[in-house]
Amino acid sequence: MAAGTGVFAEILDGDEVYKYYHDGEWKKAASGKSVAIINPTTRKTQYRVQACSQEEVNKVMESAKSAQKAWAKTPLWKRAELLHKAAAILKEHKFPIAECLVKEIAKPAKDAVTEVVRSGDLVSYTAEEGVRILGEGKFLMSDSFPGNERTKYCLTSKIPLGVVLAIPPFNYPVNLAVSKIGPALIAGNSLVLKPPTQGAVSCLHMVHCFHLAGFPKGLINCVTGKGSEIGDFLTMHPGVNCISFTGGDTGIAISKKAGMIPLQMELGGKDACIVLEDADLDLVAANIIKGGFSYSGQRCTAIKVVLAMESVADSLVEKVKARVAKLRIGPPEDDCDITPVVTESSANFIEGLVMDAKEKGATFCQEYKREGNLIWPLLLDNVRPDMRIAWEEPFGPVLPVIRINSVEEGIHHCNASNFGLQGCVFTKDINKAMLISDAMETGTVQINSAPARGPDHFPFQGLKDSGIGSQGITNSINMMIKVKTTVINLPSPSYTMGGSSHTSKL
Ligand SMILES: NC(=O)C1=CN([C@@H]2O[C@H](COP(=O)(O)OP(=O)(O)OC[C@H]3O[C@@H](n4cnc5c(N)ncnc54)[C@H](OP(=O)(O)O)[C@@H]3O)[C@@H](O)[C@H]2O)C=CC1
Ligand SMILES: O=C(O)[C@H](O)COP(=O)(O)O
Repeated sequence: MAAGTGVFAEILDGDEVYKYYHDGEWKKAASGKSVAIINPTTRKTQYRVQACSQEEVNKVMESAKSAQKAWAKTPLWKRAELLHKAAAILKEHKFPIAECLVKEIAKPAKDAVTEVVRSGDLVSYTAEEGVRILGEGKFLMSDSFPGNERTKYCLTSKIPLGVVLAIPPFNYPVNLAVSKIGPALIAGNSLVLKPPTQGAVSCLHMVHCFHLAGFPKGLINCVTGKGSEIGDFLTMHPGVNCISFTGGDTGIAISKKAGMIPLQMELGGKDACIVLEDADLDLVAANIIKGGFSYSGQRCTAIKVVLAMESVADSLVEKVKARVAKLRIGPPEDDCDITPVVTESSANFIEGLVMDAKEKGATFCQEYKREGNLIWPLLLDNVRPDMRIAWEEPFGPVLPVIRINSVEEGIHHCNASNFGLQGCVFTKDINKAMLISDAMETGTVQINSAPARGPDHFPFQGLKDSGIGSQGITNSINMMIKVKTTVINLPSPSYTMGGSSHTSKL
């Protein structure tokens, strides 16, 4: 089945514009305006989505608010049951959704299918985890705090926040949307999703899977339109009780404008790969290829700078060069390793970083080559700190190597970054690895492997400009609830006597 056909036909207006989702129905924007989604490979309009207005956003917020009230009263096991159903429907329709990912964001075909399957698994795991952790509360007794008798019993439970606004980025539009939707729903919240423009149609298909699963009307809503046009209106909307955002610097701006509500932010990264003298260089080279070049470097967790000890740098660079030469470059439909980057402006930005490095004398391990949005993989050796590529994230298939003379120099470079998402260290000495891990100011350090967010139940967080809060299934559920306490006050202290007591002693 192709995208926009079969069960997905109702989300498309004729064969023209994809509809937005409000109150359990697929709708057209009243203005008749739409936003074009450009295929990164052909650079032609592939799809169109509705340009929702502020008035439409207001209506969506109202529906989300009232649907949440009923959803909060829905038993946990029923919420979980619906999530499991949505997960199964999502996986059943992996091919049409993957097709959208290929056309909208040039994700290699196999990776696109993997993203959808991973998303289904994430939703199922979320349902199971939610049932486990949301059904549990705490019971505290007052006499554990000095000066108190046992006269107060404190019961804690986990209550929903209300309406969660979810804003995922283009690079994992389905997976990073469900990583917000699943936790929000299992915790009893309603959801307003604003998909990225590139990736919106994949998101709309995914939302339809939740629709087919039979969630109540108004509980899940999806408004489309350019972030630059409706983004501020959404994030500053008084109806929003929590924002979960993944993307770039936009997140920093949102955190300054949003009201007094919980924020979950996963932003950019400049993940460093520190290579010590004793590292297994074949393992490092394989991980640099996987970490630096998969999805053409468009992952927040991509290796974005290699910090290699001078004594092994020549040998490492040769090994990486040999592997770069084997990468397949071309269209995502052919499942190439390197595919066009998401937009022309992104390609131009990457090219700017490459030209800056060229002017300042970096060693080009391959010739720089670009056709449209397709940029050939490029390893830049002998990069120095005065080059932009040493600090900025290209979000493309260009990887700088900085040669270091001590571990301290590597750690210093890593920590001088304004980002602090992940990092990795390669060495056979676990003691050194642990010391380096502790010294790196990043949310996660991988020892002897490239950075990665997954598996999706692992905690995932960035320090500094890389984020606020922590993701991962359990952390996201906990972030989308508030703790409520009820205290039972007894007229006099009451202690249990244990096994030897008799009721007659009361
Ligand atoms: N830490 C992490 O987990 C990840 C971080 N990133 C980072 O994101 C960047 C690339 O992703 P990209 O999608 O381009 O990031 P952006 O920050 O440009 O966009 C992310 C999302 O925000 C929306 N948006 C844009 N403007 C606003 C606004 N004013 N208010 C609210 N929402 C808005 C976008 O919509 P629209 O598309 O319509 O503009 C999109 O849905 C890189 O810097 C990368 O490092 C990416 C993925 C994961
Ligand atoms: O948005 C990203 O880039 C992802 O969070 C990275 O996920 P991954 O490390 O599992 O590819």
